[in-house]
Amino acid sequence: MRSVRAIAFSSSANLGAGYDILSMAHMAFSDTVYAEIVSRGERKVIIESESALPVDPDRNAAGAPAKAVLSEFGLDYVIKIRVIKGIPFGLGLGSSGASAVASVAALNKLLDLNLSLEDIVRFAVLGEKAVSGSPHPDNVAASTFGGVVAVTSHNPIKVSKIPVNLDFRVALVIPRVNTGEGKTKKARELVPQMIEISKMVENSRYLSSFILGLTQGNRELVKYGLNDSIVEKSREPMYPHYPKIREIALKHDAVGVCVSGAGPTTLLLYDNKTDLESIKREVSHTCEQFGFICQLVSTEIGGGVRVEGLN
Ligand SMILES: Nc1ncnc2c1ncn2[C@@H]1O[C@H](COP(=O)(O)OP(=O)(O)O)[C@@H](O)[C@H]1O
Ligand SMILES: N[C@@H](CCOP(=O)(O)O)C(=O)O
Repeated sequence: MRSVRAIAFSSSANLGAGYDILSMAHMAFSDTVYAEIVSRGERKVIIESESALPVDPDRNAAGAPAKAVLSEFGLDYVIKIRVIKGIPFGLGLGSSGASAVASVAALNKLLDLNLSLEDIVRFAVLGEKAVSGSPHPDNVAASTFGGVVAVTSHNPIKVSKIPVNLDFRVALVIPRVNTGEGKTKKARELVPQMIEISKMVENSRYLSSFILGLTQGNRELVKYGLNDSIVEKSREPMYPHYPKIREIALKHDAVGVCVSGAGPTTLLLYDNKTDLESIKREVSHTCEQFGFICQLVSTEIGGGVRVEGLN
């Protein structure tokens, strides 16, 4: 049987004030999805995974979008989707999003559907909806397109890649904790539904500064722009270590710091002015004080989803 493999990178969503809008793909981790047609005449998606994830297609981020693809194109196939998890889940690394993207991209090639990248995002958000209750498009946009992206429209989905004209590398401070089922769902319930106009203005300043800083290559604007007075703050009870990690990173001249997605991972941008060794040392001490081990992973901005036909 013909089989297709798709590989999608991890991502850090929000990037300060860009809740559900901005995200960055990174090469730190990736998920691989194999898709094959098992038989014809019946419409069904079978999920296989060696990780401790639900294999019910309605509860696996790779399953729900695959079912939607078959349904939209009226295809009566039994499809097997094997999910090889390289991205730890529940840690704010866009793990569910990457599985969803790889699943749709693999089906796109397997079934010759000719989907655009924006179509892949449109289906992949259904994977996010299945696991977190909300079809947020930021992680899936980054894993699909690669680079740093802005989702400029949700319905219809529109994504723009933000040109990055500043030299930096990416580091992730990843607490090795079990955040339990539905971490992002819980984190979204903490976000306030109403905000003061002054907070909205403040966050808009951060968002525009970050995007301008990246495109103009302005380090100070990026640092200032990686801030959020609304969403990050509202979720602080879920990552009480974050303010201290942020303080350490800024003290040692990181280019910028923010919570990665819904946390608890912290995203750091750094360059040759940054004292990464001191950050590593102090951050691991801080994590221990909070009762867990943190892994610091240095990486770079990643590309978009890759698809290979295997036979
Ligand atoms: N293919 C998948 N990859 C990752 N998580 C999945 C997948 N399918 C279902 N899940 C569930 O989704 C949740 C993780 O997603 P989420 O809380 O959004 O965090 P993140 O995407 O940052 O890892 C876990 O509860 C996990 O059981
Ligand atoms: N914009 C979303 C992003 C969630 O990212 P995850 O990697 O933590 O699932 C949010 O902030 O809820």
